[in-house]
Amino acid sequence: MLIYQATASAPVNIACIKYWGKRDTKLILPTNSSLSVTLDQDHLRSTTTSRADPTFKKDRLWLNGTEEEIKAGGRLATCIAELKKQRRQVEENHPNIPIISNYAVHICSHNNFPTAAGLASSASGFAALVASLAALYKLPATPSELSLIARQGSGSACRSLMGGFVAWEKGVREDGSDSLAIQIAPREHWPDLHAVIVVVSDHKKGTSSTAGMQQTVETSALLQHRINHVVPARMTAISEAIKAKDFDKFAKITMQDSNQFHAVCLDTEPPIFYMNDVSRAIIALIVEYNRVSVAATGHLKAAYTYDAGPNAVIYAPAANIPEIINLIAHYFPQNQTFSDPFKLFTNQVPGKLPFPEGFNTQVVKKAEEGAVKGLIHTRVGDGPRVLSDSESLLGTNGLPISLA
Ligand SMILES: Nc1ncnc2c1ncn2[C@@H]1O[C@H](COP(=O)(O)OP(=O)(O)OP(=O)(O)O)[C@@H](O)[C@H]1O
Ligand SMILES: C[C@@](O)(CCOP(=O)(O)OP(=O)(O)O)CC(=O)O
Repeated sequence: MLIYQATASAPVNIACIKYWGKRDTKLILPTNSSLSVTLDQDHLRSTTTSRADPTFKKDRLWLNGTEEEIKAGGRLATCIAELKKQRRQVEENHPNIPIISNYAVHICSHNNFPTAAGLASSASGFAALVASLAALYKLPATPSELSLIARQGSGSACRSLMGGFVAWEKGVREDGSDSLAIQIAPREHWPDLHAVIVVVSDHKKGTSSTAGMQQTVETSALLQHRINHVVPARMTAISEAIKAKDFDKFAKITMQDSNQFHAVCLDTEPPIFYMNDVSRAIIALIVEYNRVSVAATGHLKAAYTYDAGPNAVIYAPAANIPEIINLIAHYFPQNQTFSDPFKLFTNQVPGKLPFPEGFNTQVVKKAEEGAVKGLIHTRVGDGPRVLSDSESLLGTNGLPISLA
């Protein structure tokens, strides 16, 4: 008997121009456009298998081995319903293809990194869900068209449907049909851009992005200034910086926008704090690292950015990564030596390089062991991949292989 199934993986993305605020909470339409870098799914990824079968009683989803409820009218249900609808249209237009849009689906997903820890799991997760169902249904949709569906799972997920550098255009239509992701440049355009994720905390955060951003929309006057007068110019400027591979301009805008995002959080009533003392100490280190570099060469060497949590993401040209790891390792000692899980930096032992000439070592105090829980070194990556059936997460009985 034929098995209708597909497996896909999708990457995480980290925004340089932050999405924060919705003008429509059901359709997930943002108050401002945003722009992100897709990170390499060879390192961080969600993998999802979707199967349609006439014997399945209802749609079911397992995430990391545990079944999650698909709530009627919820985000998961909306995405699944939209993809089934598109399959139905294909079936109507092509009478010879199998009718599977009326079968229930079983979906099994796995994140190879901590879920809901501020590492953008909802972005890679919904992108992998949409990519796997689109492959199962053999939809003729473009990544931008699929981004319209992923957006309704989690706003930032729409940017994980493409690799490289991706903008989410806020759109103006009430039905959301123009609120989609477009690729500004593929990964091959600027492969030298690397990222270090500094894992400050792996605990679930206090205020979710979804709740936090609506509190900001309702109470922050600064958000209105950001939406109307700051983000539009930054979107243009950072797109130009990416096209020109101008790291100085890219870094400056990225840091400014992270700062302003956290400023609108502080301007919210009650105020929301996502960064902690460790996050702020990492900012101070990067600022000093850039100061000595600008004094010596006129150029910036690294850019920090923070999402709705204390973890730092540091973007930098590949050549600067050993020095950056060295700085973090010195000020945030671990009980074991930092290692590079992906072997992206070689030759140098982290924590053993000299500081850059003129670096003010007093800029922050050395932290207690364990303030930083880990480092992930990665780089700009590609968009979702359709995998072979040998990578399936569902067994022949239609249940997760991990539970067999
Ligand atoms: N692989 C996946 N498949 C489907 N849904 C997923 C997947 N991974 C995560 N999710 C959904 O995303 C939720 C976590 O999103 P949340 O926004 O709380 O955390 P995060 O994405 O890690 O952090 P942030 O978005 O602030 O960076 C999970 O509870 C789950 O509902
Ligand atoms: C700070 C951010 O990471 C916010 C992400 O918010 P989500 O996409 O998680 O929110 P929902 O649309 O409600 O699911 C900035 C960004 O990724 O642009």
